Amino acid sequence: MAVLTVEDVGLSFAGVRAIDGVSFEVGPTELFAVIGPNGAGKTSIFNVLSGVYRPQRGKVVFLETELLGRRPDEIAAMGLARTFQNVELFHNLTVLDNLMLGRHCHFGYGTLSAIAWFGRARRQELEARARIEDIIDFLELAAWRRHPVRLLPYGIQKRVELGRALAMEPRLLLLDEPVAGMNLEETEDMARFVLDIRDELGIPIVLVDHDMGLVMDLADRVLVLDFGRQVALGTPAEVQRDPKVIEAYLGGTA
Ligand SMILES: Nc1ncnc2c1ncn2[C@@H]1O[C@H](COP(=O)(O)OP(=O)(O)OP(=O)(O)O)[C@@H](O)[C@H]1O
Repeated sequence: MAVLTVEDVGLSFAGVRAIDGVSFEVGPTELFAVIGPNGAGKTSIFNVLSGVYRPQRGKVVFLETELLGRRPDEIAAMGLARTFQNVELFHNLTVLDNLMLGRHCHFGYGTLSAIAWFGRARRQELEARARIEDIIDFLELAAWRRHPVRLLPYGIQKRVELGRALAMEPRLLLLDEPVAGMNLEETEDMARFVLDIRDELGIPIVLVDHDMGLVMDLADRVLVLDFGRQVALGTPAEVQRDPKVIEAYLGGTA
């Protein structure tokens, strides 16, 4: 059964159609990619899924619950975590502290209890620490754990951002251009972690990227958009063979 179902979503801004009748499903262990040229509507789709934009038309069901109309924090608490095109971290805080902040949506204690470091707050804090240590090991961040994020190389900052999304214990992960601006080595590292998240942690992923090579290597299925419309949907091999995709996006290089 699908984790996410997007049905005939339509979103316009003052007459500009950002998304025009897009429908797709993401399976429970699927790595699903959305590609398309600038302005195709990729970021708009992510903003709809995470509750930032409210489309005028359509339906989005996440784990059997309708998402449209819910606030971004409610959607995050339901288990839908995202990373951003630009690194969005607390740059003066350490790696450890940034990851701990990713868990705050799981904390169910009040301020007084937290101040007193008592009972439930203490137990949850200890559990959170153990979970964060697992993520630090998984993403090979141990060497940087006490470093302020601003001092880290860009590729490591992106990895910390991924770690913060994992700290939310997501049921679905949205990755917005996870390798944008990375060098080859950083890209290869990130690709390996993305695959490990699907294969070892069993978390389904929706990924948006311009890097056609990366998407074709990693994704189970690919949705191709242009001007907000769905041009093709299928496995990387099917999409690469699709004459509409070749003509419109790959410039005949497929
Ligand atoms: N907040 C907004 N207000 C007005 N127009 C918007 C807004 N967000 C997106 N758009 C428009 O919707 C269309 C799709 O934009 P979107 O950013 O989703 O595309 P994209 O595929 O993510 O592009 P890029 O690869 O450049 O990030 C564009 O025409 C864009 O100008």
